[in-house]
Amino acid sequence: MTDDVVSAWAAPEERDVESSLRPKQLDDFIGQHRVREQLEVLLHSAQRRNRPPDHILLSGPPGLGKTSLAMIVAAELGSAIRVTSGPAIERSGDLAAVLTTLAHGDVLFIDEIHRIARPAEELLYSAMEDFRVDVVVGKGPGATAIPLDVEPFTLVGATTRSGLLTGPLRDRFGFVAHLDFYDASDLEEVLARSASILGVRIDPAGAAEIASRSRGTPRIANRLLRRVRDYAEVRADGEVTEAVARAALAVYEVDQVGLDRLDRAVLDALVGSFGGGPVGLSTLAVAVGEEPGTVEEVAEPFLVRAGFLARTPRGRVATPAAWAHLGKTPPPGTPAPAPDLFGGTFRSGS
Ligand SMILES: Nc1ncnc2c1ncn2[C@@H]1O[C@H](COP(=O)(O)OP(=O)(O)OP(=O)(O)O)[C@@H](O)[C@H]1O
Ligand SMILES: [Mg+2]
Repeated sequence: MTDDVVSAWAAPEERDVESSLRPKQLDDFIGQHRVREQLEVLLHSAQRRNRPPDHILLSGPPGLGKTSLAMIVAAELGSAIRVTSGPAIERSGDLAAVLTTLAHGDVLFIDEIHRIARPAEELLYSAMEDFRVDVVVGKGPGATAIPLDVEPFTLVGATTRSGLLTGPLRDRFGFVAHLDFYDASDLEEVLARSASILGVRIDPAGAAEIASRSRGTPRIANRLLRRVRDYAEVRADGEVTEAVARAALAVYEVDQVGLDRLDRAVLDALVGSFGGGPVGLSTLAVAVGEEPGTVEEVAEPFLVRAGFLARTPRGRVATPAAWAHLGKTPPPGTPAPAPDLFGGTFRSGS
């Protein structure tokens, strides 16, 4: 893949810079006001009762702050945090080893919890509910289950695919927080905060310019900030202004609404070569010289969310917003845009 400057997934080499930019307390966590308020009440009431709070599930698309919130939960409680992930827990013994070494009040963070292996998941049920696990010793008919106590702890699970969670696991979380995409003003705040940590000078118009291209995602906003900073240092006096942000993002081929080269190639083909569709995925993929899977998984999710592309039973269709974004007029009879589930934040000027 070539253009991942607007990918919502973290690149491995971004880990260090991401953790330096992570908000450390609830007060530093920008936006998501309802979730923040709910968490604050949950954590403080648990502290007043001197008991670990209920298990917490954080769900939402990549880059919206789930890992950050998990760290914040532990920090606000003054608790130690153990970090693992669904794919890392292959056998239930791995999980039992972690659970039985937790101290009273610890936070156990399981990232990508929807990917946990089934036997481990079952072990988790009794740990979450009764703070007890049955560890099976031996094999075959002679195997015995030894019940072990687990200190009261708080599980924080994170998932980008909450639909893949089984019912019994989901039911054992006392609190489920769903994170939504951020609006432009929240992203501007994220950018101002990150700029000050990174020692980058940025003016409000520069922040607004980057925010509007960040796809509602703090991770992308922070990444674009770093790219624009590089440009500002090399091609300008180091300050991120509106003009510098525009010029830099033109170099990185990120347009005014956050589409990258591939996103635009898909729209261009759909509108220019296929009259706006409907056209099948594989035909569309050939037209842009990519694998169908790349078009479907890399480009389409945001194009759909932004209201530029609709998936219909007869194929992919460009919406009037897509025609407008490309500066073209749709032929009469172009279907109405897909319902806008995201409050219009990502709609281009029509
Ligand atoms: N509300 C916020 N305020 C400030 N910064 C934020 C906020 N949410 C996310 N960020 C920033 O975005 C980056 C990504 O956040 P985080 O790693 O918590 O996302 P995530 O939801 O765990 O993503 P993934 O699903 O890929 O694990 C972090 O470096 C953090 O600095
Ligand atoms: Mg994470």
